[in-house]
Amino acid sequence: MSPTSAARAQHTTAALRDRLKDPSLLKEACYIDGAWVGSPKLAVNNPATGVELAKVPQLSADDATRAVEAAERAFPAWAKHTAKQRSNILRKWFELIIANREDLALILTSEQGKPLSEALGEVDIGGAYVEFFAEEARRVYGETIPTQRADARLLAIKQPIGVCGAITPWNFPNSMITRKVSPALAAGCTVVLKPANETPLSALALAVLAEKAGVPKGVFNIITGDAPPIGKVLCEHPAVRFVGFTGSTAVGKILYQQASVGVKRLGLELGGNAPFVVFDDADIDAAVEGAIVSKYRNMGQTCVCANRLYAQDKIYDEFVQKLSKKVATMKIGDGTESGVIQGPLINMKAVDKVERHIADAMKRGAKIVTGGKRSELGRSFFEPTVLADVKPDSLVAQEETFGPLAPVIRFKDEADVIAMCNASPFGLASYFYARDLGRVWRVAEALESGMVGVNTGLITTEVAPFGGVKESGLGREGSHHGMEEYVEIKYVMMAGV
Ligand SMILES: NC(=O)C1=CN([C@@H]2O[C@H](COP(=O)(O)OP(=O)(O)OC[C@H]3O[C@@H](n4cnc5c(N)ncnc54)[C@H](OP(=O)(O)O)[C@@H]3O)[C@@H](O)[C@H]2O)C=CC1
Ligand SMILES: O=C(O)CCCC(=O)O
Repeated sequence: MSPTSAARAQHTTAALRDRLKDPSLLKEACYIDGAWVGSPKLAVNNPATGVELAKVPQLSADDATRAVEAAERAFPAWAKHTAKQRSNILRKWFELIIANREDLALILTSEQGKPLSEALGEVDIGGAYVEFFAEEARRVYGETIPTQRADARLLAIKQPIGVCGAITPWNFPNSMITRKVSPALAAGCTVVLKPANETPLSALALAVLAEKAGVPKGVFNIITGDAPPIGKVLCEHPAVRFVGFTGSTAVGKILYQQASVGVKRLGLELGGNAPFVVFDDADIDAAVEGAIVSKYRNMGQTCVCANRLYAQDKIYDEFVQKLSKKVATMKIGDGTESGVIQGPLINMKAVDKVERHIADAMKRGAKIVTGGKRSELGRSFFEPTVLADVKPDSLVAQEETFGPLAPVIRFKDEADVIAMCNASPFGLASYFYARDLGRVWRVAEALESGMVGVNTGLITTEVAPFGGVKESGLGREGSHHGMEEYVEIKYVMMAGV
């Protein structure tokens, strides 16, 4: 780096630090065994401006091994803390997250791009996971089993699984971390986290607060660096017993193979291809609102985003017209500016994918109703788009777009649309709008997905089980089911009674 660009980088890091109420939340080091380590190397850029925000270390596979060993050393003492002690520490972490929500949201928007109001919402739900699992820590109940031997008593106890690896994506840099780390810590496990290189600053800020909350050294470790070698250590080190991953199906499959060597338990929250269906008995205005929140939240970069929209013949034109009218008014810009609803996409690769999906749909006869091109703001800003007359076999209906593109497909009857919805190797979320009660039950039961939103486009909450079927993943996060991933059941027979 030239002296001028080095000075500029220093200046911009300072600029973000100056805007934080607690500048110590902006960390350029990793956290291993209770110490901040590594020298800043990998640049973290603001996708809205291209400006470098900070640098984080590029740690190696050996560093990942050191982090796993620290977590292994810390495990016995952490597992022996009482449930109430662990609960109290997690509660404190939650309180610190909420007390620092504005700083955390500013860091999040700066590195990821989503509007500040959405970043605040993410920090709130990120905190809600910690609060929920602080409460669940005290409810990891076992059971007694009616005995089959008069001289014996049978019971099943739940114990923490051990050291856990966590690999998280850039689209929810705060809540994807707390959704994994807080149930692990609540259960008595220790964690080594590798956040996405595009958005590590939110993760490091969470670690600053965890340290302040009293999480003991070695219990929560964070490493940044090249993902494949670090991921391999997390999957293959014998001390690691569980790996939780959110990201692409392609990487999930690599981790699944790597973890098979040591027969590790895996939690995989992978890609989706969510259908969003509007039946002709639906409340169309409500369906438009639902489509907007489901499709355009986080600029369409949410794994549960509506990916393909199906509207029934009779209401098709009305739905497309009302949806595109609203979409056309969405303000695009830097997420920290007031009134902005659409920030930049995470990078230019994401823009290319949206363009590829639009071009393919148009080749097959679709037409652009609104948007359809890069924004005049440049960089990775893309106009929120609605396509009409999209054919069901278009690429956009087969692959997750992960961008602000709503392709609307026409359908005739219930059986046809259910068949189209289920004709996918993915099955994370599905949505539909209808008022006929019989139809609501039939369709909710028929859709092949882990989650279904009926007359709503927003289903994520800490109290419900989040996860997919088919190639969308394994296991559930959130709710009391989310705790089960982090415990082993041990059966004990006590004879000689
Ligand atoms: N389910 C979801 O919420 C998400 C789905 N996706 C889908 O995936 C597409 C591609 O996004 P992309 O960012 O490339 O997703 P990835 O799956 O590549 O990235 C997600 C996480 O996995 C890490 N990673 C990448 N390669 C490996 C590896 N070999 N071993 C271990 N960890 C690895 C990344 O680290 P690093 O950042 O250092 O590369 C990041 O932390 C998106 O367009 C979207 O369709 C993406 C993100 C989230
Ligand atoms: O993409 C995810 O895995 C998190 C979804 C969060 C949300 O629905 O807001």
